[in-house]
Amino acid sequence: MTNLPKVIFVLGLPGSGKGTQCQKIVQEFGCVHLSAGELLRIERSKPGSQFGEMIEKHIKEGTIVPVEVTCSLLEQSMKKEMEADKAKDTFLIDGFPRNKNNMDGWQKEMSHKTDLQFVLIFECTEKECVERCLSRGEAGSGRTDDNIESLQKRQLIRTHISSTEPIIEFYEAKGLVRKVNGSRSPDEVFEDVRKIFVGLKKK
Ligand SMILES: Nc1ncnc2c1ncn2[C@@H]1O[C@H](COP(=O)(O)OP(=O)(O)OP(=O)(O)O)[C@@H](O)[C@H]1O
Ligand SMILES: Nc1ccn([C@H]2C[C@H](O)[C@@H](COP(=O)(O)O)O2)c(=O)n1
Ligand SMILES: [Mg+2]
Repeated sequence: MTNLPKVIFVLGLPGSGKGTQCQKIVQEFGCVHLSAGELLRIERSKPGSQFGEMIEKHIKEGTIVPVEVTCSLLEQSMKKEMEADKAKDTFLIDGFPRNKNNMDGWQKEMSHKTDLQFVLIFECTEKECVERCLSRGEAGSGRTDDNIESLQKRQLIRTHISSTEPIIEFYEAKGLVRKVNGSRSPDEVFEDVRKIFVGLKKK
C-alpha cells in the first residue's frame, strides 16, 4: 500500500486516439488527464513565458521539448490537481515519455514521487492516424501540426516510432505494457480499455 499518486502513461502514434480514450477513462474512472502536448501548447501561449519560443520551435519541427520543461509542467499540474481535491490521486499522462530524455528525466525527478501502474498503448495503422489528424485539422482543432505538410515534412510518425519504441521495450521488459487495438470505433476501443482499468487494483 502506498500513498503516492498513481500514474498511467498513455502512448501511441499521433491520432491513435489517446486524448479521446483518456476523456472516456476520466468520465468512467475519475482519473485526471494530463496531456504533455497540451500542457506544452498552453505554456507556449502564455504571454512572457521564457519557454514559449523554444516550445513553438520544437512543435513546428516535430522534435521533443527537453524533459526539464515537460516534467516540471506535469509535476506542477499534478500538485495543483491534488491540492484542489485530495481524492484525485490517479493521473493519465498522455504523450509522455516520448523519448529516452523524457524517460530518464522522469526516472530522476518523478519516479520516487509517483507509483507507475502501467503503460497503456494504442496501436493504430500509420495511414489511419494520418487520416485522423487531417480530419481533426479540418474540423478546426486549431493545431498547427494537423496538416499534411507537418505530418510529412516533420516525419512525425516515423520520428515517433523510432524514439518511442525503445521506451515501450523498456516497460515491456518490466511487464507494465498494456496494448489496445485502436483501429476500431472509439466505443469498441473503450470496451478493451475498460477491462484494463477495472483490473487496476489498489496496492
Ligand atoms: N477510434 C477512433 N476512430 C475514429 N476516429 C477517432 C478514434 N479515436 C479518435 N478519433 C478521432 O481522431 C482524431 C485524433 O484523436 P485524438 O486526438 O484522440 O488522438 P491523439 O492520440 O490524442 O493524437 P495526438 O497525439 O496528435 O494528440 C480526433 O479527431 C478524434 O475525434
Ligand atoms: N512528451 C512530449 C509530448 C509532446 N511534445 C510536443 C511535441 C509534439 O509534436 C507536440 C504535440 O504533442 P501531442 O499533443 O501530439 O502528444 O508537443 C513534446 O515535446 N514532448
Ligand atoms: Mg492528444
